[in-house]
Amino acid sequence: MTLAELLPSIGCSTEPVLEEGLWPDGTRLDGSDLVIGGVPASRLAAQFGTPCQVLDETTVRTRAREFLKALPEAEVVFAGKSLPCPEVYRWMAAEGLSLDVSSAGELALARAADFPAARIVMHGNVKTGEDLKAALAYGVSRIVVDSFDEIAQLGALARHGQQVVVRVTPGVDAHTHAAIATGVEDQKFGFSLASGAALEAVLRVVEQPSLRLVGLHCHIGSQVRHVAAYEETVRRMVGLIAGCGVRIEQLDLGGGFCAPYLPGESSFDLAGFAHRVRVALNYECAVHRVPVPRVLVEPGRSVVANAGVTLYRVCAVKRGTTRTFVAVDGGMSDNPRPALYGAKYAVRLVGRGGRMAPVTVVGRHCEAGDVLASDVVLPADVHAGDLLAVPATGAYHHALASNYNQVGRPPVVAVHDGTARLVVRRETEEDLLRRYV
Ligand SMILES: Cc1ncc(COP(=O)(O)O)c(C=O)c1O
Ligand SMILES: N[C@@H](CCCC[NH3+])C(=O)O
Repeated sequence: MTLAELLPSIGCSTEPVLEEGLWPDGTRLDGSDLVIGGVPASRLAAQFGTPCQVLDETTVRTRAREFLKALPEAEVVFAGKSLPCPEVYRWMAAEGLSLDVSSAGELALARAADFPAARIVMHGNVKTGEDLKAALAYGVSRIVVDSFDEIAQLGALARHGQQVVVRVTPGVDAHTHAAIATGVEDQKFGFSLASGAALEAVLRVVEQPSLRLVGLHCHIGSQVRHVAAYEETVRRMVGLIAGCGVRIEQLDLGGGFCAPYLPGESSFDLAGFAHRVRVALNYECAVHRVPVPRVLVEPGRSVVANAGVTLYRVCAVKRGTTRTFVAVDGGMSDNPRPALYGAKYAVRLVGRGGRMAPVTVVGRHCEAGDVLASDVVLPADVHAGDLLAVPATGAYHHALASNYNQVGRPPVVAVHDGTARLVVRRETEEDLLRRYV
């Protein structure tokens, strides 16, 4: 196979065109510069430094609206863990979405954004006493319980009929990476449907005078491509609703809707999902003679992933024995996803084109596995000082970032209609030193 034949399959195109679906809406090339949200990447890098996580507000809001439009009868709950940031939570509140938080820390961000408590759902397979107390103090409308211990603890702490949802493990394989497959048996999340634990959990909640059961929840995994997995989930969950003999007002189907990371990958079939889930739900409820519950969905990745672009500066180029390593000023501290899930990314050099050659883009951290993108193509003369842009970095990047090697986490810069503003500032050495006693 020639390199030209190989190039489309290894992460980047040789053509001066942008890979469809990967970049924020409206991203365009201006000469060889990349314009995101109306702001040239070269200007963003000069103003905010690198690495820098750029987030296009219009794309985030558009994806949020697409969910509301596709599922007008549902409550759309943004999975706050995918991009924990008060400014993003404000956009979601303004668009009419609800918010899921998984800790007192995420709830603190929601509070900072004045997110209405009536639209907050708290999750987490472990909620400490502090998490539960913070949720009760803010008055979050629903707490999703995930263990018998938690039901007892929440029952003792709560007052005034706290609304509760029971997390169920439906036993559905979503065909995604094992680390993010949460619908199958034999993992830490939820109460197993097959073993009868889910039914037992429903009954335990009902027994607690301070709790009011309003719904059932399930989340089969993340980066899920197949709508059929959700259809099967609906069938199983309605079976449980029918079998438990308790009125269930809400059925939360979780999130997990996939986003494209590489050229040629498609977005989640939202219209297909909405239609097939609606049909399955109405049919199953009719068969079992139970009222149709209100559906909730909890998208995270599919709302923010493709709104984000990370900018890196090339620091060194090393010609290895079989590969060329392009080393940048970030790495697994701002993107551990390749190391965690074998995630693949496309990369584009900003400011220049030319004859392309395969390279491996690596980070600055003390691990051989600190690889951001293997076997991508960049101009053959890539050199120190070049600017690289990596699309599809809006979800679980800021959220998963660490301080490995005492490297400060990058800023998040929101772009919108030609303007750029900091929504998370860069972490400084001073920030890092402040924790040491
Ligand atoms: C309970 C729950 N809801 C929603 C989500 C959001 O998932 P995604 O970002 O894949 O849509 C997650 C994360 O997987 C989750 O654990
Ligand atoms: N952190 C995962 C997603 C986890 C989903 C949360 N339950 C990722 O980056 O793909």
